[in-house]
Amino acid sequence: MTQQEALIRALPKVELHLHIEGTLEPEMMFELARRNGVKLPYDSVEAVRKAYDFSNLQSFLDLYYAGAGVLITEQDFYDLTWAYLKRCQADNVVHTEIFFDPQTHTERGIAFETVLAGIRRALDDGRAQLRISSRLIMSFLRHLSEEDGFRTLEMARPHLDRIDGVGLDSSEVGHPPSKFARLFAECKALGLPRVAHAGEEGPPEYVWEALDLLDVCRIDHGVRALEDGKLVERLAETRMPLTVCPFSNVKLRVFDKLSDHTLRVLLQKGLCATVNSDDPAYFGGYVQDNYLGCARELGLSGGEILQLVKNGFEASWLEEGERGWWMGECDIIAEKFGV
Ligand code: HPA
Ligand SMILES: [Zn+2]
Repeated sequence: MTQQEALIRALPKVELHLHIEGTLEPEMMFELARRNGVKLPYDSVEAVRKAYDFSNLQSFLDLYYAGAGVLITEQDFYDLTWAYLKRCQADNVVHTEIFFDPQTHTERGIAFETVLAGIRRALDDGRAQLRISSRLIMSFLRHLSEEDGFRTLEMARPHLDRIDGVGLDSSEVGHPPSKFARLFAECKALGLPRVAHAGEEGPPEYVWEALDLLDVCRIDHGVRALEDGKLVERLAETRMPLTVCPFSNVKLRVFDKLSDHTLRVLLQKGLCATVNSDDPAYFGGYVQDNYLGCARELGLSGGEILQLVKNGFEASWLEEGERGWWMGECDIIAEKFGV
């Protein structure tokens, strides 16, 4: 094991960009399909894995929404979330802020409460039994209308004590943040922190819109911000976090290969870049795998690894005292590695 690899494994980590529906491993997809009597268009786990050869975001989303069709009962959502939390434990992920997409399920006739109850119960058990803290972010699907988003917010209204913030995901190009300005203003009035996917496939203008029209506190992905010097300055000055997902960017062809990824450039520009897995069951690895892959393919130094991990804590919604405590822990561990 290289020093870099040992450091990554030893450091406590957070994850800030993770779609819980994107943790559905093919094995669980088959198990839930069997349990619920759902017919899958694949005859084996291998056939499913073979289909995970994407040409862009949309080609992935088509499979991702189809896969989610096996999730029916509260226990399904619990089992999905619990399996992810066990993986966090194995990877020394101590805090996670996960997205769920209620519209993916309510559109199929699954009750909002069923989805929320299953995920929430697993997160509560994760805190009690695994000592993993978490936040839950309700993400609106941007290919649907703003009115549909408002209807979803109405479903969520009685449960806002169990939802920590809102996000915006799905097909980016053609669905700019401005489409959801009124919905996000309403979420802000309700006191919900806001994040949005922007600058994954969409242009830097979408990142500006997320900042200025949605008043977000993080940008999900944001890698295309590098095309706009003024935007980079704004992001650096405000330490606006970017939740970067390296494996996702390669699988969805934002970059040809991991060694082409601009993660290090983001750091060099003083941006609060963080490392995340996005949809690990579809993109070939969980958050620690993303760190390990980047360290190997980009030749990250110990100092850069430490910075990325600490950026994650800085960008999290943990209490300020907790953030500081974990960052101190990171420094102590890194020092043992001579970083
Ligand atoms: O990477 C993503 N981008 C947009 N929408 C998504 N929904 C799941 N993953 C993604
Ligand atoms: Zn995402």
